[in-house]
Amino acid sequence: MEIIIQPNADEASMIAARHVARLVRDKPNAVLGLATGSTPLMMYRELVRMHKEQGLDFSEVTTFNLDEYVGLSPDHPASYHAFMWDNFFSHINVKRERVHVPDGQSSHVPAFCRKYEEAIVAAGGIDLQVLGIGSDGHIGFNEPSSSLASRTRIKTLTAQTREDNAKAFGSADQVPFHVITMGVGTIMDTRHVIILAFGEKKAEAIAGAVEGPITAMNPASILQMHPVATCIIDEGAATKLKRTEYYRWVYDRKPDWQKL
Ligand SMILES: N[C@@H]1[C@@H](O)[C@H](O)[C@@H](COP(=O)(O)O)O[C@@H]1O
Repeated sequence: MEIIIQPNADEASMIAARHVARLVRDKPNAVLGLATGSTPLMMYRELVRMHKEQGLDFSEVTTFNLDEYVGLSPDHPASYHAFMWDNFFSHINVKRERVHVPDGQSSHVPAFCRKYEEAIVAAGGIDLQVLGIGSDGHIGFNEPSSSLASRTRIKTLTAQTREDNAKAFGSADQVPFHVITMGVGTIMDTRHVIILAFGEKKAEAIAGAVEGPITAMNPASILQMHPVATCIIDEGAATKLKRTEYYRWVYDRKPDWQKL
């Protein structure tokens, strides 16, 4: 795993945006795996700017989102559908039919999840997956104890995650108990993973993911087994890492042309 520590979330987000932009320029029909939450917001903002000011073209890009709450309609303001359209899709030229967000209102969830997996394969697989991380180490909505080989399926949220995500709903008891999420195995099949984390609230989860043992109790720790994983964090999220000096030393020696 490459660990890139930046002075702040802003600079970290710019690097992530440049990774996405480079892929889309090199491969106009790239398949992107996308995340919600406050963490990738600045990256989306920068990609929108690149689209508007530099003509970054998303017209052939296909997207798959990680997750969605069960029971929410796409126009519910706290749904991940609404989040993605409000913060990203409406501001770029992606084609609606190439956008995929799990259907929280599916009448047959297992069949829907199977089809979601099939659609990813039919699109050629995900080239670049953007991830945030939950304060308990979850990726997508794969909570601690999730099978590290899991595929897209229904999951139950922990009390902690419902608390963490309460803001969008007004209060924790309004947050649905169930979600549809890509599995850990689905995420591991992607060609490149970028995991972003900002602030001290994420420090524990990042320390476990990067330096801890691989364990289902911190699902992000499986990224240690991913062939191309880039962890881009700010100083706050790096506070519990033990080998920061080493990570900075390696990054400082990276040739400039490889730094984004
Ligand atoms: N399902 C999402 C995750 O994909 C996200 O990484 C996490 C962190 O959210 P935030 O970036 O707001 O801290 O929140 C939710 O649980």
